[in-house]
Amino acid sequence: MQNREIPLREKSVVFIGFMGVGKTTIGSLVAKKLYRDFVDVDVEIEKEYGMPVTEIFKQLGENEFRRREKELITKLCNQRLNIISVGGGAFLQKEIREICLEKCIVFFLDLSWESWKDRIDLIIDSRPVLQNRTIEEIEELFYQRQEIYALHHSRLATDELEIEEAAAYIVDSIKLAWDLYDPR
Ligand SMILES: Nc1ncnc2c1ncn2[C@@H]1O[C@H](COP(=O)(O)OP(=O)(O)OP(=O)(O)O)[C@@H](O)[C@H]1O
Ligand SMILES: O=C(O)C1=C[C@@H](O)[C@@H](O)[C@H](O)C1
Ligand SMILES: [Mg+2]
Repeated sequence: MQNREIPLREKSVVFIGFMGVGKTTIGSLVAKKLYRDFVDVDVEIEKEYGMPVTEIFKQLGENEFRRREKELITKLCNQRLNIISVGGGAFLQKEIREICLEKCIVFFLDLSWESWKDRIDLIIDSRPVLQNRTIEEIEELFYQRQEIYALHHSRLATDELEIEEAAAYIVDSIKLAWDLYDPR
């Protein structure tokens, strides 16, 4: 259904932020706490093509990945009640930014560069955009990307937070917004 005005309580929640900030980990926990479905756009695309994102980039090219990413996010944003983790580069596309901000609650997970650097070993192998780049180049990309993540409805600084604490904070903040702006 094309829903111009989705009630706040039914809006999907979209997590944005740089690779590795915790969109998948924290997002899936938020979904559990709210009894909603969790959709990880990278994982969905990987399932469809039957290969990891690194291979999709290699074999089909980044443009094909970005095309499918836009199509899928548009479809998900037109549904209700999903908790969605989008890829770190999704907000580079204007159409994706616009539809997410219009139809969903967009949460920016904000991790500092200093904390992010400590996580690099956990993620480097599975993120094609990070490969063959020096740490200085990754730092430059990290700061460049902050401009696109500045477009959000709500932000959480996660440097000092465990995964569980971050998810609990987000759930409380969503419920507060429901009670304030869509009281029942
Ligand atoms: N608050 C946190 N504290 C400590 N570790 C965390 C926290 N959030 C996430 N992590 C860890 O950081 C790694 C990256 O997290 P995750 O895969 O959720 O990031 P992502 O934002 O989904 O990345 P991508 O955009 O590349 O998919 C995981 O190993 C996860 O366990
Ligand atoms: O930041 C990016 O450009 C990307 C992040 C990942 O989540 C994947 O969506 C893909 O590797 C591209
Ligand atoms: Mg992820």
